[in-house]
Amino acid sequence: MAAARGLVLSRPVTFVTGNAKKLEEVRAILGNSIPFQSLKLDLPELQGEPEDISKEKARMAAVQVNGPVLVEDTCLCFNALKGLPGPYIKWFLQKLGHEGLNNLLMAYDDKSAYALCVFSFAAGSNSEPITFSGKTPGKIVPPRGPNDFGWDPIFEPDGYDQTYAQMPKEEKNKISHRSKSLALGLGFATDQDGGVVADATVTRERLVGFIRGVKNDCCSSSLSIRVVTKFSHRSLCPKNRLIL
Ligand SMILES: O=P(O)(O)OP(=O)(O)OP(=O)(O)OC[C@H]1O[C@@H](n2cnc3c(O)ncnc32)[C@H](O)[C@@H]1O
Ligand SMILES: [Mg+2]
Repeated sequence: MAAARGLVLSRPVTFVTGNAKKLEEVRAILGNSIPFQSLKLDLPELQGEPEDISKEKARMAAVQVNGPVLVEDTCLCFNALKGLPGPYIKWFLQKLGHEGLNNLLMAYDDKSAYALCVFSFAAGSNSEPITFSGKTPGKIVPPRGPNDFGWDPIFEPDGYDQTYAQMPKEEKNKISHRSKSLALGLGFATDQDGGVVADATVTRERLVGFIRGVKNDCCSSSLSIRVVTKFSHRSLCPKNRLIL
């Protein structure tokens, strides 16, 4: 087993979300490369900046789970509206629907938008969460394709003539805000004693092109976690919780 360096996780990571479709995508993106369990919980959400909302979700999730957690918050941001609805997209979608979201942009020529996904990882209930953001630019269009996941039918990513909803799932997962955030932020790997699926190769390969900064290997006898971020070592380690 690799020598234990840095953070020791006593339990496997739990991805906490109330959204089954997010979970489905995260499972598809990570495949067998990263072991995690999931918990269906609809966490209360603050108002504010996406990163703060995501971090606060992670803090609350870590308290409820009493262990390491991963959460994410997704935004749909219209450039003509200076980033709104942003983190409030869930409520806008619920109240206005796809047509209403299109109508919000009626007065503007600029239909451009971006999908933003902010993952937060908290090692435990007393840990400061780390966030990772992924963004996919595109535009808002009248709905096309199956209506089975949120605003997918009205978001057409740049470089494609299909909406997210029309694209095969594998294609969406290759370019989505969610996969970019995961690729930028986190790779988990089991150690030899973990007893869980241990194939970190795919994740490492996927990450290689994105890595800009620090790599931390954090191991315990039951699980090792590799945290790779674009942030500096110092910004990741306010209390030396993650040590190289
Ligand atoms: O429990 P959590 O993880 O918070 O799940 P949620 O459904 O409440 O999700 P958010 O708070 O992040 O709100 C984002 C809204 O955008 C929707 N959404 C999230 N990811 C999406 C994606 O990739 N494509 C389309 N819609 C998406 C989602 O259904 C929500 O309506
Ligand atoms: Mg939510």
